[in-house]
Amino acid sequence: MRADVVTIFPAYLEPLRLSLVGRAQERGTLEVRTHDLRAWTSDVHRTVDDAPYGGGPGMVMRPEPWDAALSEIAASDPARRPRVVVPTPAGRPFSQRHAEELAQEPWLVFCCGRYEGIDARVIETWADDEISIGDYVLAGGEVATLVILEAVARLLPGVLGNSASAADDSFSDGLLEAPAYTRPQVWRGVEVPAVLRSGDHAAVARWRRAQALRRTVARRPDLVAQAELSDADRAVLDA
Ligand SMILES: Nc1cc(-c2ccc3cc[nH]c3c2)n[nH]1
Repeated sequence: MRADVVTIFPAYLEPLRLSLVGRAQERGTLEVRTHDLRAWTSDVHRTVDDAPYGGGPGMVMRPEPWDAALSEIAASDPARRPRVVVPTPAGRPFSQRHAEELAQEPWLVFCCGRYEGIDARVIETWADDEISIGDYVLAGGEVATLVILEAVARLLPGVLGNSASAADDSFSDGLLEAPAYTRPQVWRGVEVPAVLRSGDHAAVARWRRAQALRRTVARRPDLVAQAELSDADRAVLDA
């Protein structure tokens, strides 16, 4: 996968060189290209914003630099058309399903807005996806892009080691993950649940499923309504 990120703060994307996403780049599974939007300005002040029509606080990002940037990036591989993603509070709520969908794409381009956002005509012309990572307001799209790219990168082939698997993720089966434990067996007087030390893999699986169900009912009843529950699941919830 190729991922281009357009931003006025390229340094914000440096964390993509670290850890899991960094290793995916070293392996060639993911290629991240970061671009400074100001490279597509033409005035001495490298202006990317202007006052909003209709008044109101703050500034809006001008369309010309964005159109020039996206045109040049899209033209860099004429045989393909990238899926253009714009993080915004007004977007479709991001989810694991959405991450799985984006992980199938060969080429993503992220447009990181700042100020009060990007001129609506750029979004109309170029955006394939407007994505919200939550109902709170950030100062720009860079952090949202880091979130989305990490969630997508870990789903790419070979990125998660053999010991981990996206199939075991929270939300992969529609429920929250069960609690996890490691050594020591007793810590601050609290013992690891005996079933997890039993060596009975079927019993461990049943326990984890029951824990995931109870945790999801308690914290995210909205997910329970969407999940595919077995008769055994319903027995757990009715207990
Ligand atoms: N889910 C979410 C996205 C954002 C976001 C995205 C882009 C910009 C540009 C200026 N402010 C922004 C905020 N906040 N919260």
